Amino acid sequence: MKGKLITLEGIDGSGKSTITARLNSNPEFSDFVFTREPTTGWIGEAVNRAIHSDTDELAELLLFTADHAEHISKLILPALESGKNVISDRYSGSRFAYQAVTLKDRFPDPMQWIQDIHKGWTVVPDLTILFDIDPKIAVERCGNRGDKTKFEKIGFLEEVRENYLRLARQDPERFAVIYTDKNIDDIEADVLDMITSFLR
Ligand SMILES: Nc1ncnc2c1ncn2[C@@H]1O[C@H](COP(=O)(O)OP(=O)(O)O)[C@@H](O)[C@H]1O
Ligand SMILES: Cc1cn([C@H]2C[C@H](O)[C@@H](COP(=O)(O)OP(=O)(O)O)O2)c(=O)[nH]c1=O
Repeated sequence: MKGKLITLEGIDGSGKSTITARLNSNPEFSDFVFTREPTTGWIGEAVNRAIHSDTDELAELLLFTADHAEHISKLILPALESGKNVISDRYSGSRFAYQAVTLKDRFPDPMQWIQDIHKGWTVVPDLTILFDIDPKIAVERCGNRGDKTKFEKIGFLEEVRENYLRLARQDPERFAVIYTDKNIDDIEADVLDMITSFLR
């Protein structure tokens, strides 16, 4: 595989989509492939139905994971194999952080269980940039936009944030953490630095 896979993770409202859009319009990244999870394909649409309803949490995890499998085989692997670098706004880390909360009463170690069902077929990112922020600030920011998900609640996002930080501690070589309660231009400059120094 020649290309590198870079993923952006963080709680709702941490600023991932805003930064992805800025990177996407930066000429330095014109030969990168930009993508996201949930995807815009039909399985991603099914995921969107799940997250806007009271779907069973295990069914929801499996839909997200099915979307990931389709994403990997149809977009991620072909792009990496053709030598393209890929940036994904959310990826497997979102499952490890979010569904480990929604499934905490169903499995003794939900994060490990979710990580295990990805083994043997997923593509592990080369670099994950974690957008870390206090959920109170993030939820306040989300108040200004439409299309709310059922996950945008402070208590829930505090647990998701802890899971993300746990993932970063487990794998410090692969994770870069950036605190995103600051000016968007500064965040963009930091993310640009992280990516260019990683690829150098
Ligand atoms: N650094 C920032 N400072 C203030 N507001 C921000 C900042 N980054 C993003 N926002 C705003 O916060 C909201 C959520 O940002 P978004 O990029 O959609 O987050 P995410 O994709 O992580 O959910 C949007 O309304 C966006 O304009
Ligand atoms: C990819 C993924 C997203 N999610 C959640 C995070 C979001 O609340 C929601 C939809 O993702 P998204 O549309 O990217 O939301 P945002 O712009 O707020 O980051 O789905 C999971 O719970 N598990 C997953 O595996």
